[in-house]
Amino acid sequence: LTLDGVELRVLHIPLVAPFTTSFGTESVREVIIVRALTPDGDGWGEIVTSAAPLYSSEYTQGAWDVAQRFLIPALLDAHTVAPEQVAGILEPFVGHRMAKAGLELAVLDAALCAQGRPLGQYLGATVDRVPSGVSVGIQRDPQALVDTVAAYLDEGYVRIKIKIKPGRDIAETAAVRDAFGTIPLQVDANSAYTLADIDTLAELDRFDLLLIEQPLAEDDIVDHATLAGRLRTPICLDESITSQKAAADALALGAASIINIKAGRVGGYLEAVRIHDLCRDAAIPVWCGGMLETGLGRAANAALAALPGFTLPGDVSASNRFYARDIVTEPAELVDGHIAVPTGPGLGVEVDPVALDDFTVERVVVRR
Ligand SMILES: CSCC[C@@H](NC(=O)CCC(=O)O)C(=O)O
Ligand SMILES: [Mg+2]
Repeated sequence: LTLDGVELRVLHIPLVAPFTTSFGTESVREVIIVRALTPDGDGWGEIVTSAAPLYSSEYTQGAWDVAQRFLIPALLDAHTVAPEQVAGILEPFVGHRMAKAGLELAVLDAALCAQGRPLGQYLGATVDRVPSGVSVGIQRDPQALVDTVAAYLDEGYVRIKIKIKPGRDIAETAAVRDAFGTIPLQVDANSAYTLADIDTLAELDRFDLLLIEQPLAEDDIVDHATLAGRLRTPICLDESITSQKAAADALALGAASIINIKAGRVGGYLEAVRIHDLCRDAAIPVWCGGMLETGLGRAANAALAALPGFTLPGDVSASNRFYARDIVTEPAELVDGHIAVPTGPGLGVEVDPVALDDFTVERVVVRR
């Protein structure tokens, strides 16, 4: 399609409650919304960085800069660009995968809307709704965690994931198991441990968890393989899996037996499908992770999670898990423990221009 320009907006959206992980607490989501301006209509995307580089090296102002000075000019120089060409055009620029993913999604949305084609159908979705899990932040104490989990279970979430970190792991997991019995339960450490913590991590084996997500550092592939040899609980990688190649290497080394797929982390939804295909051929279960997306990214994640290899419930929760107000007119809603895959063309959701403006703190349009 012909790209006339790209609009970027930085949004500050308050969270319904602070979200605490092993690397910090977020109360306001700072996210970039991308709008591809084309003669056939606009396309929308989302750059899922946070304000600070604590989950990965990317952060919002860095994405804002690299998109404006390098990535968007490269796409505008190409003049006509197909969604499948975006990653190749941006390949010379190293890293900045979340920035690239947001731009690719906006081009993909514009192209699919012009064709009247739903994103799910384009990616290979085989179901029209996906089971919804929820990610629970670190709470004040185990009892507060139990109360929070109880509320999510009452809403109908089919799988619980709790954040852990050293000192906030065994008691928390035990409290949830004692309170709710054999519910589908997993933990996410966001790289808070090292091999020196192997005895603590081995203690988690008694809780019959679905998986332990990213216990060690992003580049600790060999140490994750060592840990996998000592634990009964499957290891799932998140931060470490930055591409299809990284997934292949991690599987070859035995560093993981389950993979959390996030389109932003791997550079886009097309690379995410390539990881899905690799894992499906290797009989490795995958599930769709989350980056606190607005209704735009959430709609795209629901479409991705509908592919056949996504055999574990993901973190595609309802919009109201994080936000009292969304920037789309149909926020994702939990119905019988599932999130519907949008059926309209492209992302299948409409941006609410008033909400978008209310949350916008910075805006720029880059034209050819
Ligand atoms: C902004 S960093 C959050 C990363 C974290 N994401 C979640 O816990 C799920 C958040 C969500 O439901 O969108 C993860 O490591 O999996
Ligand atoms: Mg994670």
